[in-house]
Amino acid sequence: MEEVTVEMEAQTRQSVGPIIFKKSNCPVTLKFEDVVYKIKSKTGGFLKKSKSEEKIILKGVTGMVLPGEILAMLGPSGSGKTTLLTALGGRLAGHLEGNITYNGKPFSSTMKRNVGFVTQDDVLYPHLTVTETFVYTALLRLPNSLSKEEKMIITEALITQLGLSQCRDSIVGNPFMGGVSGGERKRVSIGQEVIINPSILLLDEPTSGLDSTTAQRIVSTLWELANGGRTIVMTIHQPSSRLFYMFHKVLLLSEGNPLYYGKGLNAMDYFSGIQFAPTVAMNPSDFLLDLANGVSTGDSREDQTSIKRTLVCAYKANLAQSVKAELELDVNFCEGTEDKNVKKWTTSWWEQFSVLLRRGLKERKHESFSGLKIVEILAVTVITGLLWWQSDISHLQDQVGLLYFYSEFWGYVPFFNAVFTFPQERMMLEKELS
Ligand SMILES: Nc1ncnc2c1ncn2[C@@H]1O[C@H](COP(=O)(O)OP(=O)(O)OP(=O)(O)O)[C@@H](O)[C@H]1O
Repeated sequence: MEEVTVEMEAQTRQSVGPIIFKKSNCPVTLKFEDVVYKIKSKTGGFLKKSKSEEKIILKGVTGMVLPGEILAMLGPSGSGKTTLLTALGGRLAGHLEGNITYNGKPFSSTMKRNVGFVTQDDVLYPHLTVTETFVYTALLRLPNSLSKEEKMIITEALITQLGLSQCRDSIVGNPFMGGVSGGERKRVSIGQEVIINPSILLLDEPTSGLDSTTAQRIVSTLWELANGGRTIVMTIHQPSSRLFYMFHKVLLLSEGNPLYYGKGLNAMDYFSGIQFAPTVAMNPSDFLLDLANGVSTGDSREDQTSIKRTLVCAYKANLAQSVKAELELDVNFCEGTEDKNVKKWTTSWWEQFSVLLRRGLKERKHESFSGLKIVEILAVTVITGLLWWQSDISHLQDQVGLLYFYSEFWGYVPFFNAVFTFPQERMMLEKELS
């Protein structure tokens, strides 16, 4: 256990400084073979008798991503992209069939440390600045053998590398209070995962809701991270053609079925080869999404179900074999990813407590010391004070009543404030625990 921790620390130490994002600590080859995921869903309402139905979300998906590659998963909404991504990140609850390996080994606690997962929704504290967000993440997630100065150097390097220098002192914000832009927020979320220098980076729609230039900037950052020997998998809805050709591999899903897996460059040729060529010049990802929805020529009379079925059969006939053959290729795995019993947390309980306390105070002070709260407290104090203003000793019972009111008021106000923080903190807790 000691050995692994020391090894990880040494690797992190080596990579301190601006070169931190140039090289992955231990490149990982990710393979997934015949991944099938089923869930049992209940149908029926309040009055109807509920029936349990089995739903197959992933229907035998296969692929491989090498270090230095970006795999983009495309498909219409509900096609199973997020489910597959979650499975690859070792976070999918329930029964999963098929094989997912990381350098030939199943998911393990060591690998968990090596995987960065960027969720679709950015879970960030709105009142912290970009720098503060990274500093607290560094203090929490980097091993405590690194000094505070070293952690700060890593933070600085991260901010520069992600192109966030101009907004380093801006608050992250949220839709109600402004803050950094959507693209910058996404880069902050990516940075929080990249800070531990993961070998695998999984991103759920990192470009959704962003204009094509900002999306391009984010994919360029991912491209640079991949060049450092990282394995990157992302889901994406409708990339521009410029982005589409930046991906090393593309996986097209439709209702859990793979329709295409391979180089983005070859996708159009493949579909033309099976008689599905676009009638007009169009963005390849738009065309692929149309196909995944069962739309080929745009004619309203075409049978979408049969088009999807044809494409699934074509995949099985033309690509399935070669994709599986690719998995057999021998890849030189990096040493050091053995499943040893590594410590769950990189920092001690006390360090975590003190960082979380400082972060909590910084985030919450805006709420607790907001003008509205202060006015509310002052108003209650003044009004109740005035009610008993100059009351004499004959009104002792009233004065006792006032004291009782004050003690209740000052007891309940902080109590309710504390209770209401739990739902707000839950998302952050889930993110940081996973
Ligand atoms: N726990 C669950 N219970 C019921 N249905 C589920 C569950 N998880 C996923 N699904 C269903 O599986 C299908 C695939 O979901 P998934 O989130 O993977 O799709 P997606 O391709 O990522 O969609 P989007 O692009 O909209 O995020 C959807 O129809 C979804 O409703």
